[in-house]
Amino acid sequence: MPGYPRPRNVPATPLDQLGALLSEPVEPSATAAVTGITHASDEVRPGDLYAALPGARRHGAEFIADAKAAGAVAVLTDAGGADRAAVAGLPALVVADPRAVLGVVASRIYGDPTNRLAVIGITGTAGKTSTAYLIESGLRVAGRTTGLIGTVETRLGDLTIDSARTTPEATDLHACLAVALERGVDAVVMEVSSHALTLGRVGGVRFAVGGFTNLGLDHLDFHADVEDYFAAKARLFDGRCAVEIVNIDDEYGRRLVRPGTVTYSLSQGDWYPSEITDLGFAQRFVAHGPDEIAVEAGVALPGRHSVANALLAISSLVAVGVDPEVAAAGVAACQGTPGRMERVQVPGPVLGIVDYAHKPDSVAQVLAALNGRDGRGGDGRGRVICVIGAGGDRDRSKRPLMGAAAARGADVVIVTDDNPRTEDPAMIRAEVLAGACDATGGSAALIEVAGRRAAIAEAVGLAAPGDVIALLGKGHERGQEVGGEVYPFDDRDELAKALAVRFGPTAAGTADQVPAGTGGPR
Ligand SMILES: CC(=O)N[C@H]1[C@@H](OP(=O)(O)OP(=O)(O)OC[C@H]2O[C@@H](n3ccc(=O)[nH]c3=O)[C@H](O)[C@@H]2O)O[C@H](CO)[C@@H](O)[C@@H]1O[C@H](C)C(=O)N[C@@H](C)C(=O)N[C@H](CCC(=O)O)C(=O)O
Ligand SMILES: Nc1ncnc2c1ncn2[C@@H]1O[C@H](COP(=O)(O)OP(=O)(O)OP(=O)(O)O)[C@@H](O)[C@H]1O
Ligand SMILES: N[C@H](CCC[C@H](N)C(=O)O)C(=O)O
Ligand SMILES: [Mg+2]
Repeated sequence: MPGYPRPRNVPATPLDQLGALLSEPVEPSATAAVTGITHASDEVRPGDLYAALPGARRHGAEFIADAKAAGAVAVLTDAGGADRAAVAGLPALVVADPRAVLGVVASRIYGDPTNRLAVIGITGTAGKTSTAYLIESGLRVAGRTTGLIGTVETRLGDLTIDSARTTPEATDLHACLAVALERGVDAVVMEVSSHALTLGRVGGVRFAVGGFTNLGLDHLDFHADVEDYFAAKARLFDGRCAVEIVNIDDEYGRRLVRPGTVTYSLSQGDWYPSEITDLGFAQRFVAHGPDEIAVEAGVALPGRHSVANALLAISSLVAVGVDPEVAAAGVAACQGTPGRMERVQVPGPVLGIVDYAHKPDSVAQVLAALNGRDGRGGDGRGRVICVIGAGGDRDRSKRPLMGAAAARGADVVIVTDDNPRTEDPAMIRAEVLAGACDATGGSAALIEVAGRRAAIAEAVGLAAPGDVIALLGKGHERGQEVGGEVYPFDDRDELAKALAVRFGPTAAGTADQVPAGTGGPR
């Protein structure tokens, strides 16, 4: 897992100044000069405040001695860690809930970066990554120097690193934002996961815009129920965003609306589209906004959910001062998101798509976009062959629903493995298959294939000219996690290889070509 970067030359903050920020009056046990902060003992640098947090598995206080050995000068912890800090001889700030104050403390240590950056935060079950890339494209076209923090990667000006998380811990997040400032960035778009909102990862962040895409089924391994999951998402809208933009096609979105909320949907609200025209893989529409805004807009992705994402992107850009026409042009210029509706670059008679849909609603949306059943009517394509599995050690309740959505949206469903992690892959497949078998209205042929590579080969073997192969669930991932080990595996490479073997220039019987897609960056 990569470490997030730290800013250089951070001026020292006296520990008592950090203590004074906390609502509970905290007298540090001694003085210290703090130049950084981390929650992970193995990432301590000299001068750091080590946040010894209670976790689901351990207490960070177990590692205070290690942190001190690595150069930590003080500790932020709860009553459970206070004694160990004293034993180690480190001054401590002791509060009831250190996670709740972590962001505010980290922000101060790194010079409160969000006072000088326009931060756009996107939350929701699906569409965060896709929308963030559309916004980043719009910011760039508007001439801004941008940052992007999300599932696929973290880009801070000219520095790009893989992301360890969708939303970094507050310690890493404020460090990233400070690095962004160092690199001349003036606007950052970031994904805000429900884990982040529950675990205080965006504490201390002032958002210029907070956007809400939708709420569907996910993460019920972490949240008690859907209401708890919604409550987590809703925390982004508790007053920390200057502008709130919400999708009112979504029933949970409607619950977030209050005076001043900017709304969008596919049919009404402050922002809505008209004249949506399908252009093969892309779409064109007119984006309507407040004060009679009506601009030519587009999105280089299929599916009505992509139009919704584009509206959220355009309205967010306008909220941070981008001219509506520039915003619409910038969003239309986005050439895709790694692993989201990404076309494999192999010319041939079969369209190969790799997508990150790993939730029931996303599976339905993606397949609807590919099979022309999302209101566009058929477009003469052949069958949709869907390869799908579900991740191990994650929400089990979504597995049958993903299987059902696949059976309703595809002509052939090949149920296989995603990241089994520590679970038995056959058991996971059985849960996905059970939903696929029970799907009302589903008429797909169902096939079970153990092993993702074999499943991809099966899909390619079954494909006839004009068919679409959709590999769902792993998107941009470059590894497959099996039994605690991560093995190199990239759906895009695997599908490209299999298609080339069957349909490439040296293979017999290559039929009419589908245009090679833009694909987008990796
Ligand atoms: C469920 C969850 O989010 N757990 C997070 C939580 O872990 P935890 O409470 O189990 O921590 P723990 O292992 O008990 O350790 C307690 C404390 O001791 C520290 N520690 C532990 C061991 C050690 O050697 N040294 C050390 O300092 C840990 O950093 C931690 O602060 O706190 C840890 C850091 O404090 C996080 O790294 C960890 O994220 C784990 C790795 C994770 O996988 N999270 C995923 C599920 C996640 O956050 N996903 C979301 C959403 C993804 C999406 O749908 O887009 C995301 O934003 O990425
Ligand atoms: N607004 C949307 N509604 C439903 N599905 C969507 C939407 N936008 C994108 N999708 C589909 O869902 C998949 C996940 O989208 P994306 O990665 O943008 O979401 P995310 O919220 O960042 O998800 P994650 O939390 O897994 O990172 C995509 O591969 C895409 O096909
Ligand atoms: N951020 C998501 C990614 C899931 C991707 C899918 N490939 C899986 O392994 O379930 C999670 O950790 O739940
Ligand atoms: Mg994401």
